[in-house]
Amino acid sequence: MTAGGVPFGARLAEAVAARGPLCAGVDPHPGLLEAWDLPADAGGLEKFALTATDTLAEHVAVLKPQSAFFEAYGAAGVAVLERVIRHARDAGALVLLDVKRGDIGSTMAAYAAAYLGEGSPLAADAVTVSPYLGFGSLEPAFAAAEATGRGVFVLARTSNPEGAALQGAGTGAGTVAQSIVDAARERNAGARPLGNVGVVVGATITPGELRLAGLNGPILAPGFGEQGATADDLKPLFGDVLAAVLPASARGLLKHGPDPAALRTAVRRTQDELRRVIG
Ligand SMILES: O=c1ccn([C@@H]2O[C@H](COP(=O)(O)O)[C@@H](O)[C@H]2O)c(=O)[nH]1
Repeated sequence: MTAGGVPFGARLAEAVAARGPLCAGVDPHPGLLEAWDLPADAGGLEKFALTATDTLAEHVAVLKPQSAFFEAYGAAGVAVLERVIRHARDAGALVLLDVKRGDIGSTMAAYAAAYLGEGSPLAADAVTVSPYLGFGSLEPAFAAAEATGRGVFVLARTSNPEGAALQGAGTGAGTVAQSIVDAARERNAGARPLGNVGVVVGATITPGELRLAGLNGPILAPGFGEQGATADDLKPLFGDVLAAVLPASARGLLKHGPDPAALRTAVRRTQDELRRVIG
C-alpha cells in the first residue's frame, strides 16, 4: 500500500468532506481553446490546461483530466497531462484520469502499470476503465489499485444517449449496466468507509434504471452541467446513495475562463448548488 498508506475510498471520503463532492473536468476541447483565445497547438493546450488546473484544483476534491484531449497533441500533449497530474495533486486534489481503458488481462496489466503504478509519470489517484471485455478482464487494474491505494471507476451506465441500447440490454440477472454495478458491489464488500471500485453512472439517465444500494463505492456522475443534468436531478436518481456521488462537470465550468476569478466563481456557485441537495 502506498499513497500514504491510505486506501482510495478513505482518501476520497476525506477530500469530499473537506471540499464537497464536485469533480471538475479538465477537458481542453478545441472549441474551448478558441473561446479562451488560445491556439490549437501544444502551447495553447499547456496554457489552457495549467490555467484550469491551477485555478480549480485547490477548490475541489477531485480533478478529472480527459486524456483524449491531451493525446490529440501527441507526446507534447501527454507531457502536459503529466504536469496537470502533478499540479493538481500538489494543490491537494485527487486526480481521476478519464482514460476509459479496457483490454485482455495481460494488456490491462500494462495499462494498470501506466495509470496506477507507483512512480509512473501518468499515475493518478484513480482511472476510468471500460468493462466491455468482461468485468474480470479488469482484474489487473483492481489489483494495482488495491496494492497502491488507488481507485478504479468502471463504466456502468454512461451519460450519452447512445449508451442506453447496449448498457440497458437484458441478461439473465438484469441489464448489462446492473451486472457491472453488482460486480463492483461484490468487490467493495466490507470496505470502510468506501471501497476503491467505483462506477460511472451518468446524471442524465432515468431514475430507477439501476439498483445502486449497497454499492459501498463511489459513483462518478458525468452529464452534470453542459449535458443537461442539474443538481435537482441528483436526489431522484441516486436517492440513498447520494452521499457517494461525484457530480462531474467540465465545459459547464471551463466556459467561464480564462479569467481565474470567473472560473472560481463558477466553481463556488456549482458547489453551493450541490451543497443544497447533497449536504
Ligand atoms: O458517461 C460518461 C463518462 C465520461 N464522460 C466524460 O465526462 C466529461 C464530461 O464533460 P462535460 O463537458 O461536462 O459534458 C467528458 O470528459 C466525457 O468524456 C461523460 O461525459 N459521460
